[in-house]
Amino acid sequence: MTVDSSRWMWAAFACVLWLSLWIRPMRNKLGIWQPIRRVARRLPAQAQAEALLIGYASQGGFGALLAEDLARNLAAGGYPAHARSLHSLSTLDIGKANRMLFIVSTTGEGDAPDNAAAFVSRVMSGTLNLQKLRYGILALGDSSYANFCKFGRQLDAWLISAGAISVFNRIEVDSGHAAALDMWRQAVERFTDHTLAADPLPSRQSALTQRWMLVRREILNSGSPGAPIHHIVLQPMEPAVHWQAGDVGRIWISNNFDEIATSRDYTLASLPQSGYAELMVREVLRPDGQRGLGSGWLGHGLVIGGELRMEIRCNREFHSPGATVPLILIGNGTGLAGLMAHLEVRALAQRLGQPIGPAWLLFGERTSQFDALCSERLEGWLASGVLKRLDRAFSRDAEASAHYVQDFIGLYCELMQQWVSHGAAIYVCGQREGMASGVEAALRQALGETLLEQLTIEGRYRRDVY
Ligand SMILES: Cc1cc2nc3c(=O)[nH]c(=O)nc-3n(C[C@H](O)[C@H](O)[C@H](O)COP(=O)(O)O)c2cc1C
Repeated sequence: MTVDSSRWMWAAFACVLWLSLWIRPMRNKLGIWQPIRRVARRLPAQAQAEALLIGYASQGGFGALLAEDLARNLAAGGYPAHARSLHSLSTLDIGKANRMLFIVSTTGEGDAPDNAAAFVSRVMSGTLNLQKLRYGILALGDSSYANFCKFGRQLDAWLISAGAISVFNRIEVDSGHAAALDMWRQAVERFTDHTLAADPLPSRQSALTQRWMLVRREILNSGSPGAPIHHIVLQPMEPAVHWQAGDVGRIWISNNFDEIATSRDYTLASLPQSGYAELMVREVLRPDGQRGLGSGWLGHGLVIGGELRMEIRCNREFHSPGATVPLILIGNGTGLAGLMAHLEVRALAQRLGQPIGPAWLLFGERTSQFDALCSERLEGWLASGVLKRLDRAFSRDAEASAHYVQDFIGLYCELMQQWVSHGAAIYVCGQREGMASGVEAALRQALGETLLEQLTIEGRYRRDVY
C-alpha cells in the first residue's frame, strides 16, 4: 500500500465515524427514519411485550370456541394471543395485563357461567386499579331471557369502575347473531391493527347440522307419577361428526309445513362409537294441556323412520376428565343422559382393555317402581366394575333412606371427602332449580366453601344443568 492510498483510507474512515456520530442524534431529533423504525419494530416489540390475553367465560362452549378460534387465528397471522378461561385468571394476571379481550356468556337467570364463578368471587369482588388496561368485551346472550347479557354488562361495569379503558363499546350477541359477530371481528381488527383470516366459524356450524333418522323410541318411566321420559335413538344418515361425553344435540323442530320452526338442546347419552345418538326427552305439558313443541314432536309427532336435523354442540365444560380419574356423578331425571355418556366413556375403555378409575353414581327420581331409569344397564355396569357405587334416591318412596339425591351427600359425607381427597371430579347434570342448587348447598356443607371453590377452579366440579 502506498502512503497516498493509506492517507485516503484514514480520511474516509474519519468521515464515516463523524457522519455516524452526527446522524444518530440528528435523525432522532428530526424524526428521520422514524416510520421505518416503527414498522420494523412493531411486531417483535408486541411479541416481546405481551401476548394478547383473551379471557372467556362460557357455559355451553360457544364462547370458549370463539375465544380459542380467535387466539388461533391471531397467532397464525403472527400476532401472539392466548385464550384463557376466566377461572384460571388471578388478580395478578389481570393487574399485569395491558390489553385484553373478553368473551363471556350469561347463563341461568342472568348468572355468570360456572367457569367464571371463582373470577367473580375472587377477582371481581376486590377493588383493583386497572388504569393501564385497554379492553373490549363480546357479551353472548339470548334476548328471550329476562336478563339479557347480564354477566357481560356486569363485567364491563366492574372493569370501568376499576379504571380500565374500554376501546370499543361492548358488543352484545343475541343467539349467535352473525351481524354482531361481524362487528366484533371488525372491532378486534381495529384493536389489534391486524387483519384476521376468514372466520371459519359459520361454516363449521352449518357443517355440524346433519340429517338423522329416528330408529327407536321408548318410554323409560311408564307408570310414573311424573311426565313421560322418552328414550330417543337416532341414526346418522350421513357420515356422523364426532362428539364427546357432555356434548349436546341441538334438534331443529319441524312444524307440519316442513319449515324449521325452532330448536331444542338435549345432552347426548351415548358416544359416537355406538353408531347412535341417544337422548332422554321429558315430555312437557303446557297449562292448556298441549304438549311442548320439542318434546311433543320427538315423543309423538315424528314417526319411526322419520328424519330430523341435529347439530352437535360442543359443551367442553362438561367433557370427560379422562377415564382413569375417579368420578362422582350426581343428577336427576333426564340429567341421567349426560351422566350415562360419562359412564359410556369408561365402559368403552374397559372393552378396549384400558384402565378405568372408580365411578360413583348418585341419582334421584320419584319412585323406585317406575322411575329407576336404565336400571338394567346401570346394574350391569355395577357388576362389571364400570360403576363402583350406585345410590338412588326416590322422593315418593315412603321407606327411602334419602328422598332427594342431595340427601346422599350429607349421608355419605365422609366417603365423599375420601373420594375427593383421592382426586375425584364431581359432575352434576339435570334440573337447575331444586336439584343442582340443593346439591351445591350440600357439597358446600360436606366439603367446605374453600374446597368446593378450589374444585371449581381446577375443573373438578362441573355442571350441565338446565
Ligand atoms: C340454561 C340457559 C340459561 C341462559 N340464560 C341466559 C340469560 O339469563 N341471559 C342471556 O342473555 N342469555 C342466556 N342464555 C343464552 C346464552 O347466553 C347463549 O346461548 C350463549 O350464546 C351461550 O354461550 P356459551 O355456550 O359460551 O355459554 C342462557 C342459555 C341457557 C342454555
